[in-house]
Amino acid sequence: MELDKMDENDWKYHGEGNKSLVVSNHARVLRLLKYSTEDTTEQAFRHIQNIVDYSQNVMKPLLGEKFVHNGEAVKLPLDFVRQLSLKVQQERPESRCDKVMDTFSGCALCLPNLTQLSCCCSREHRPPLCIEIKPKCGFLPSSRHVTKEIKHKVCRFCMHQHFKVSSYCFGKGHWNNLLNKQRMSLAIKHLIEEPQNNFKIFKGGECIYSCKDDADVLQDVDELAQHLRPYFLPSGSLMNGHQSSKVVLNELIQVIVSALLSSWDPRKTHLSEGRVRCEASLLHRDLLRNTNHCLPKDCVLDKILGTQMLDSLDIEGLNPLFKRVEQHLQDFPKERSSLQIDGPYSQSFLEKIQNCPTEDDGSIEYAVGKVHQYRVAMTAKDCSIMITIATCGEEDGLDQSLEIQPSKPHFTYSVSILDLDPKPYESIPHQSRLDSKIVNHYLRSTLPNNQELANQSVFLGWDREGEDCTLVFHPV
Ligand SMILES: O=P(O)(O)O[C@@H]1[C@@H](OP(=O)(O)O)[C@H](OP(=O)(O)O)[C@H](O)[C@H](OP(=O)(O)O)[C@H]1OP(=O)(O)O
Ligand SMILES: Nc1ncnc2c1ncn2[C@@H]1O[C@H](COP(=O)(O)OP(=O)(O)OP(=O)(O)O)[C@@H](O)[C@H]1O
Repeated sequence: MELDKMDENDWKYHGEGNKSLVVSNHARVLRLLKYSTEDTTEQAFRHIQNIVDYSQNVMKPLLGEKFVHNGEAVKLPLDFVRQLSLKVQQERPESRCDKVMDTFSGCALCLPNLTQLSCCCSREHRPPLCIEIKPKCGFLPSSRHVTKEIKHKVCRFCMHQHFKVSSYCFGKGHWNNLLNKQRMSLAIKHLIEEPQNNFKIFKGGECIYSCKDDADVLQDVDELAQHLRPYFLPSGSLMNGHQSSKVVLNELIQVIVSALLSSWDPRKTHLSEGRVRCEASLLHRDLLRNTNHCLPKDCVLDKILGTQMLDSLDIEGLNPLFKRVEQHLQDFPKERSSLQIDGPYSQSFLEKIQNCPTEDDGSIEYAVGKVHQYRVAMTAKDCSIMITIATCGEEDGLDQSLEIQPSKPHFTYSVSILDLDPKPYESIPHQSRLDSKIVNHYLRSTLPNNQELANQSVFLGWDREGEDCTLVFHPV
């Protein structure tokens, strides 16, 4: 990419979240942050470089080399950024327009366009399909610091949804709690039927299925099936419209499940029986009771879950340690940098996480290690997964090929994790207050009567080495 020859006409609006707006060309995306214009260019560049360092040195070792693309901080011509901002404005969903993209610093994060496959081998030249899912966290905490019994019964995610409904900020569906292929498939089926803001599907890099707020995006499952038909049905198929829609959607679901559970070593599978589950997941209680729970080791879900579980103390156990760090920083302000409170996100930051004592020995090292672990877990609880697939012939000899059934076409695929930004140290007191509000609200208003919300949810969950966990696929 020649930075001095950037032309806004080569880039198009791709999507956005709370913190950033993304534009794409075929091979790359530029992720431009939405944040304070008070920052100087140097601060803005540092901020983006921090994101790159954090992805590369902290999240990549934890989540796996093959899933994480850290990207590169770039400095773009200001004129290009301003023109780009004008160009994309009309494409932005209204709900995101309360924030503006940074047009002052010219700094951005350049990443591979994960909706495309870098080695697209498809002989039939069908554009790749990409499915994006945001897995949230809903495992029940086992920390002895938890004071409210309800937190051992209902996951924080479910309680948060109740809180959001009451705060009028709930506009999206969600799915949580995942066990085995059968339940995962069922959950994905529900997601497709009612996408709300749960997931997105891209074809050839274009978003073709998403939440209502995204303009020009399909809402009709049959239309989606039309898009998918060439990938999953032989060209001469005589099946009628409705039948073929069902078949192609089922095939899509199988591909998604296979990619999510794919592991380098299929022999390594966690098999265990569950103990306690989120009580809000009423929808599939019978299914939960009657299934074996397995999650292949090293699959993307296992990696994300393992990182989410670095939040081992719960915010209730973490908050006193945060206060210990604050007190220490007041007494020894110069230690802020050696303790790496605001980074740099280097190898030694990761070591502080990995070498944190297992028991509280009263040290500042323990407190800082736990605070860093909590922040990393928060990042893993807010990331997204992108599964990109393309059809290929058996003769293509790919490293990663998904075989649904031997007679069906093979797919080559890649699985990536995105949105791996550091969560601010300063947000911990807010998280603590929010936790109390969420739990109190749930106890006050919804316990006797929470059937309705629970029924809207699709719960997916699993166990990991005997621990009861839930991973929640949530709005993207
Ligand atoms: O708090 P949550 O669980 O609702 O997560 C927020 C996300 O909401 P979601 O529930 O995924 O729709 C929220 O996503 P949306 O704006 O809803 O797309 C952000 O990702 C937010 O992170 P940040 O403050 O931008 O760093 C997320 O906040 P934190 O991860 O900082 O808590
Ligand atoms: N490397 C990429 N390749 C393709 N699409 C991407 C890439 N990075 C981001 N996107 C798209 O842009 C959207 C917004 O990006 P991202 O999730 O990083 O924003 P965010 O503001 O950090 O989100 P959040 O609201 O979770 O904080 C994503 O949902 C995804 O569809």
